[in-house]
Amino acid sequence: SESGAKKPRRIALVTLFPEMFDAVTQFGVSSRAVKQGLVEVRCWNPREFTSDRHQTVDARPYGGGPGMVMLVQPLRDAVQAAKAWAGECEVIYLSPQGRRFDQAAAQSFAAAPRNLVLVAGRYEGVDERFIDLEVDSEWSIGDYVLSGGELGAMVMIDAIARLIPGVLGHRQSAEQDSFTDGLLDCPHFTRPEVYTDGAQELPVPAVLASGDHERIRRWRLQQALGRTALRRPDLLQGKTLTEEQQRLLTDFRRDLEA
Ligand SMILES: Cc1cccc(C(=O)NCC2(NC(=O)c3cccc4nocc34)CCCC2)c1
Repeated sequence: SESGAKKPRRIALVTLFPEMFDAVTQFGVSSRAVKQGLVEVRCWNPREFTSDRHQTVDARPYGGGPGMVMLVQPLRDAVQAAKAWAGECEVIYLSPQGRRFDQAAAQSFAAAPRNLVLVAGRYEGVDERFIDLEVDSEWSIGDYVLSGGELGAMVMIDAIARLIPGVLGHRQSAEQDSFTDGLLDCPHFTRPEVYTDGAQELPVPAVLASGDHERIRRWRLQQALGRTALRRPDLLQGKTLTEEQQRLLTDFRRDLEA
């Protein structure tokens, strides 16, 4: 287009609770992406694709057992409507059986040109035939029991929207890049330089007030590495550390022993 602006990424949601998505369209970085026209978010409610008086979207499970299962037809018709809007898209069902969503997945979704149709389940889940007919991939945000897939869809929207070019300011995204290469974050401090509650005085680490940017960069990297090694050693598996990172981590561990 004349402004050189990229076409907005379209994210469609199929959900019984569209109002929940105000959380990502009205607040935070993802809402800025929407306001800037870089991302468009739209909801389709399966209940609007029912044809019975009671707008039935669920029914009892074959084989017995507790709870209800979402019917194929309203879900499928809602997905078809969402796909008509989303165009070239990937249909994703958020579910505990899905592949674990992580930063690498967020980066690949943000980089891919395809739009997304995110389907959130409720009740005990959806009729498996809907998944076979309409779903390209299943994704999970973690191993715990939730009441619906909507929070999973919002996690994906937030994580992906931040990575879409133009959404974050250059400084923030540069900051983000330095650490999302698989490390935990370093500690953060702000004023006052010495916090006191009357009983104790808690200063900010001197290095951060030193103004020595190279020393600060090294300290923050060492903290990120050390905290990752202590709290999430799994993130360091299979990660090749640079010479500098290895030295910083060794020093961190030695200081810990001291
Ligand atoms: C470990 C386990 C085993 C069995 C059921 C459940 C469970 O929570 N079932 C309920 C539903 N859970 C999710 O949708 C859901 C849950 C977790 C992460 C997710 N990431 O995306 C969507 C997610 C499925 C249909 C309605 C909600 C969880």
